[in-house]
Amino acid sequence: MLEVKQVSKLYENQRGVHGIDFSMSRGEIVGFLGPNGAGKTTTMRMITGYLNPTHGSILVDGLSMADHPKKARQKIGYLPETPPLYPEMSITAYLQFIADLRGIPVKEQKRRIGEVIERLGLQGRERQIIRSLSKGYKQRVGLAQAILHNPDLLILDEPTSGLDPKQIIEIRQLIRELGENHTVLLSTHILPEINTLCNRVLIINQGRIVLDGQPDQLANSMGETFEVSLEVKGPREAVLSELRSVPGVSGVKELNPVEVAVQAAAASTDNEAVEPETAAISAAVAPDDTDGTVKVLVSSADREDIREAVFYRLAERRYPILAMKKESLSLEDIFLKLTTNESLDSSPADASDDPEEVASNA
Ligand SMILES: Nc1ncnc2c1ncn2[C@@H]1O[C@H](COP(=O)(O)OP(=O)(O)OP(=O)(O)O)[C@@H](O)[C@H]1O
Repeated sequence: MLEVKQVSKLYENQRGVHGIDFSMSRGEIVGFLGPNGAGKTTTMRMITGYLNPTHGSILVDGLSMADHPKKARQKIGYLPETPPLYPEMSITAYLQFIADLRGIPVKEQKRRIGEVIERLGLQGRERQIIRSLSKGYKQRVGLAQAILHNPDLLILDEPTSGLDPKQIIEIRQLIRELGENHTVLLSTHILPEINTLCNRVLIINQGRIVLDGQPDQLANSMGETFEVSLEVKGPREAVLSELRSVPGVSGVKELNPVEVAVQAAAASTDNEAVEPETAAISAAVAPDDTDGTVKVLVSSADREDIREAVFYRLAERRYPILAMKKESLSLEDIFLKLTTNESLDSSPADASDDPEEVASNA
């Protein structure tokens, strides 16, 4: 559906993006993640034909954006960071205007506008002036203009930015529904959004793609240790000592109540477990004076799956395991790991004065 081939954009200040290379298949919902100034908007503007690459090529459903910009753009719906709305127009008048710009045949316009109004939950507000809409509803109108010409590919630049929690949930649900019939590339700063919406994530840092994969597989490939949290019934010192002597265990760390709460919160948000690969553990334990249980984090530096060895050892000593959970890197961990070691540019450019910028994409 989309091929981005070795695309670079160099602004006069030498910033921009360098050698971006990825493709997207029909039906994928891909999250595009990166710190401020990493190059998300620049990449999206090139894909949508608003900005010409300095090098490289972009193909939309096999059509070159450079050679067939009009046809290629017909296949794309774009929701920029700030939706391109006319505040004095009513929703219907605005969508009518967009339909004319996009060349939707007049006899189809009414039906198509009716469809997107229903799809985006805008019924009953057709005549409302856009200025008077809440931010969430303005975003719905922005999405409506993006899908009006029934494009195959949707490019959404921070679609939930600035919305309140209820609006965020609503817009995410709409994106999920749109993802059933469209290929979607969406940029976001909100990491849980990737877990809830996307089947693939691209991370960009300093103008380069530094990671491309499925969210739940990333932790497997990037974890440096294999970790298991445990709740064990038994005398604290004896339990700790047994765990430390299990082959492959490189660490045993007692978890204090705060750490236990943090682990529980993390577990309730996203992660699936990390598949083990090797053995060396570090473990941590937390004493529990009240009920005779110990909570610990046991780790293997070689990434060996030590769960069976731990289970049999504690069973042999008759210390019951009340809970055992394989811990994995969260997307937050991975993101920070990939993006915080280098100096980040947090100064996005001022108003664009780029000579290659395409004036209108209507
Ligand atoms: N028109 C421009 N002229 C000069 N430099 C620019 C221009 N637009 C962007 N840049 C620079 O290119 C780099 C990438 O910017 P871009 O806006 O694409 O990042 P981003 O990932 O979308 O950031 P944010 O998350 O803050 O929106 C930054 O260093 C930015 O300062």
